[in-house]
Amino acid sequence: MSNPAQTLALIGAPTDIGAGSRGASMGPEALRVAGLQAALENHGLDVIDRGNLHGPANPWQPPSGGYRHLPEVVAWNQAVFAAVLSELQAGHLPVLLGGDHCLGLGSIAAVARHCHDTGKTLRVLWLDAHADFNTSGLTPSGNLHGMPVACLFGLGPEPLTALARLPDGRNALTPAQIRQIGIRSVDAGEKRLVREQGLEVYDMRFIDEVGMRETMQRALAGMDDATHLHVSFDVDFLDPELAPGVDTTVPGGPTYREAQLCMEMIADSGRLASLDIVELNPALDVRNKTARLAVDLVESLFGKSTLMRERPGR
Ligand SMILES: NC(=[NH2+])NCCC[C@H](N)C(=O)O
Ligand SMILES: [Mn+2]
Ligand SMILES: [Mn+2]
Repeated sequence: MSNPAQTLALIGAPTDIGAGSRGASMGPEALRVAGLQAALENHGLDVIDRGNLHGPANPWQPPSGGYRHLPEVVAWNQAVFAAVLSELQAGHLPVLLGGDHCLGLGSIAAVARHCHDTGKTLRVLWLDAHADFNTSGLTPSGNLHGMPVACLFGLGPEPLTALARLPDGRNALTPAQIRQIGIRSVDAGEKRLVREQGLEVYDMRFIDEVGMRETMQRALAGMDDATHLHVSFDVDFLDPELAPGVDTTVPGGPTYREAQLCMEMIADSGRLASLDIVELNPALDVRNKTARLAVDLVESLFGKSTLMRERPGR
């Protein structure tokens, strides 16, 4: 088992403030209804459910100044930042239950701050159909769930980049610290920025060619005892045939087996130390099946396997 003595803290962030359709605000409850806590406890993990954070309602306004709902996105991310940081400081493994992916900013900013304070090296795996690397000048929608990675690199509106700035003035993340996996929808301007910044992207073409096993070996390479591994799991990473309950579906995602292997290899690394589960939208789901699949995959992420296995490197 990876992390045998680990206590997980579930943090609900019931908002769809950065998304292009309403409903991700119901994500935390759908994950609870799908049995997330009990499933993890079955693997011998201690799980505390902290309940839900509070933040502004969704005013459902068009973008202004290039961003939709910027003040509300800032408020939600501040709440996420504080909650995630306090769990890390208590020695817990925070699991953010989104909510849309704009919250990845506050969550990863908190993780980066904690790594800075404790001398850890941060590695982020961004499991997503999208790069979420837009800026106000590039975004086709103004939706801030398409921008958190750019904000973590210091490219974005000041109140969000400020949240992601470390005490020493550096940005929360540099391109060398993140690996994006499952990518298959990147906007035209966003593509240029991904290239310019040298992001390490394992897109679906790459996964088709080398397979999920080799992809994950590369994405997880170079970690050591000092590595804090954060996984930001956008549920739209999965093929929409399996996981229809998301706002921005893109066909051609990982199959069930590929997704399982991805999660199992992360578990085998033994380095997972924080997690986001985001973009689940129960209003678009079918009988909560996407939530149940997410729970199933998260179990694998925390070490569920069919048989007792030798863990490589353990
Ligand atoms: N976290 C997500 N689901 N992001 C989808 C982003 C879609 C599109 N690239 C946009 O910026 O509007
Ligand atoms: Mn996405
Ligand atoms: Mn995303």
